Amino acid sequence: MKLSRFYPVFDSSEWIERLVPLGIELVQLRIKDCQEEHVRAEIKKAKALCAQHNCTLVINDYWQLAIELGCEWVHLGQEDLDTADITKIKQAGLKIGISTHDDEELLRACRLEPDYIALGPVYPTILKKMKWHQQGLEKVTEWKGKLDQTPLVAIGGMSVERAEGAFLAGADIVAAVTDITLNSDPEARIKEWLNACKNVSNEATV
Ligand SMILES: Cc1ncc(COP(=O)(O)OP(=O)(O)O)c(N)n1
Ligand SMILES: Cc1nc(C(=O)O)sc1CCOP(=O)(O)O
Ligand SMILES: [Mg+2]
Repeated sequence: MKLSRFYPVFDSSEWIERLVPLGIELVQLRIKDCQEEHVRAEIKKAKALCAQHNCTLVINDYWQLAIELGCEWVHLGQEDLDTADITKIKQAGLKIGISTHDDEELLRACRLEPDYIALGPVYPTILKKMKWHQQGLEKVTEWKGKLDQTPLVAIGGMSVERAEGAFLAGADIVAAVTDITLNSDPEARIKEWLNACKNVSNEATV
């Protein structure tokens, strides 16, 4: 399976409906602090939209709903791992992405044999409060050296302008939120992202 180099993360199906048709091939639905019924409805909408546009959908956090609704991917953070049933997720055929921020977390993630590993925040992020300030591109290179075949996602403060540096440092995929959602012209920004990522040689293989 091939994964796109560009991995936008959105907090609603509305963003997916608006931007995925522009050519996004990999997207995450990351909904926080909402009732489960709302999240269920949002996943259903996102799933239909992504199927229509041949885009791989990753569900953040809500692994039970992802199984229930027949999704193909989940993203789990370290806190999510405390309660997630990895065996059940894998038996249901879902692929798994895991966040990491330090060596201990990387070791824990690798033991679970995920389908990608994310490292962040590569640059400072304004999206959420984190105890890690910024990892830097050196850490991206270090992580890439520690991973064998597992694709590496760079996240946190990523922008079109910073993407090339992250790829050169060893990232297989670059994920971004506010560079798109806070842009005055999100559609134009997506086109810039797609352009910046299209010349990166071959796609990450999962
Ligand atoms: C691609 C990607 N990387 C990291 C995260 C962060 O996941 P997590 O640590 O569980 O934090 P929340 O996103 O749940 O706040 C992610 N979602 N996607
Ligand atoms: C959701 C998330 N997880 C991170 C991590 O380091 O695990 S950084 C991050 C926020 C990414 O948003 P932006 O592109 O706006 O900085
Ligand atoms: Mg999480």
